[in-house]
Amino acid sequence: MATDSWAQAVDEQEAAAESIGSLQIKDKPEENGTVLNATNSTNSAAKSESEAESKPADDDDKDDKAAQSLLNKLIRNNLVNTTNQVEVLQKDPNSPLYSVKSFEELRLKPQLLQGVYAMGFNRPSKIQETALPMMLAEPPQNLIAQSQSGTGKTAAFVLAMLSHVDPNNKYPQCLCVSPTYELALQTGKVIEQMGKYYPEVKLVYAIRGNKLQRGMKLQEQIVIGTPGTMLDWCSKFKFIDPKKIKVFVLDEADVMIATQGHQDQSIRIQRMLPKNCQMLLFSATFEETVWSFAQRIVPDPNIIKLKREEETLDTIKQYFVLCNSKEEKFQALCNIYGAITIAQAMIFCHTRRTAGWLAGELSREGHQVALLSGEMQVEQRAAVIERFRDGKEKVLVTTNVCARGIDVEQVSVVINFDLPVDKDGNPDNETYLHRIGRTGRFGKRGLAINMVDSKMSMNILNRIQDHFNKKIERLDTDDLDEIEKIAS
Ligand SMILES: Nc1ncnc2c1ncn2[C@@H]1O[C@H](COP(=O)(O)OP(=O)(O)OP(=O)(O)O)[C@@H](O)[C@H]1O
Repeated sequence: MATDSWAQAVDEQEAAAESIGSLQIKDKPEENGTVLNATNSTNSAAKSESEAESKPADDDDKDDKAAQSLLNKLIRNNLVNTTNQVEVLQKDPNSPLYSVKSFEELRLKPQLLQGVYAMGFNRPSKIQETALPMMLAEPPQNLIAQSQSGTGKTAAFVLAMLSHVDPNNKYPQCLCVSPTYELALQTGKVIEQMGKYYPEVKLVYAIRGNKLQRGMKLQEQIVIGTPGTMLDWCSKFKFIDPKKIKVFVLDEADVMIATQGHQDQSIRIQRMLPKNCQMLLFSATFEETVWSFAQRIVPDPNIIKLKREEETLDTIKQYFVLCNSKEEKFQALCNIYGAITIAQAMIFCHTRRTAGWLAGELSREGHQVALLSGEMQVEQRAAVIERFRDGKEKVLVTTNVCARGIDVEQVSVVINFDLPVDKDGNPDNETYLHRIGRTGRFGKRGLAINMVDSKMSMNILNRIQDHFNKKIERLDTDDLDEIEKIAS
């Protein structure tokens, strides 16, 4: 993502210097011969393996995207709300467009309806309202769907897969490809949850560490895995008969195309499938590369798009503080904390080193601080974010790379200990907006404090101010009365 390239570059440099891998995807899968299925797979068994296929060690961008996506999944426990309408482009514009307001209307198998309700879903999400009737239609319809993470895509295609399989047929009928082993596992978990009352349907993971006996034929109805192994299982080893596949799902297309090889492997799998196989593709974003890939994978598609909720600075009070060094910035921060009550704050630093230093200083001052740092594994990051969300820590210090995509709703104070700049040192307006912006419809008020420590950063601040055409007021942190006023 271009907007975070500065922070990523910084993190990469640091990682290289320290020889600490900042990557979150574990490196080598262990060899083991078990088939994990919906009824017997356990987390720990599955976690002992890892996906390393077709992954150049230096492909940080892809790892970063995959890690970010995994992080989002790990920390999300409900739907992202949206007031935007879905945009639908039908293959046959004359056929009536169905959308449903309840799961009952979909005439699901009772076991699946029970599974859906057991997951706490009361009604379809915005994207599911339109996507589900399309995916469950007879004859099957192809679909390309784009909406941001957390809007219910995974749940939708899992329900479609579970609806289409015939448990009496003991062979694979649905293939689902994901960019990494960890992401495949997350989807597998959703299949297990939703299929809880439908135990006849079995699931197997097509991942590198999962070695099967030559000549065997899979009996599980759903296969979920990464493209390389899936392709091998279909062609080289023939564990799967691709001609019997009814549904092909390609998840996280935008993450997928960031990995060399995955695109070709996915296309090669797709070519082996029968003409009437339903093709479904999902993506959080839709830049040109994703779009052209999507069109190669999904012929004659229906297309559903859901716009992101826009962030706005309208309800944010923005200030800047003038300092000369990072120590002065820290002192200013202490003054602010001394004058106003801050329930929870997020503090952004440019480098991991500064973040580490600041977290140390703040905890010496007696603050309960959480630190998100580049060398942490995704699971560790998710744990830190969850503790912060639960209010166990009051301050979260982070670099931008780590915090990308995190939405901690209760945080009303954001401090830019360093201003966001891109690789060339220009203001990174998008990141600025993303750090402090709120989705307007909640009308939530927020406070943003920017630390300025040089002529250069003053210049950055002015340009950010001009870009958004919103005044950023000066705050004198030596004046207690003045600080108190900003909280009112
Ligand atoms: N209809 C629904 N009602 C309530 N919760 C739902 C519904 N559909 C999905 N969810 C929940 O919302 C969260 C996001 O859903 P889901 O994972 O399907 O979204 P996604 O668009 O695939 O995002 P991601 O790619 O990040 O997983 C999950 O916790 C899921 O259990």
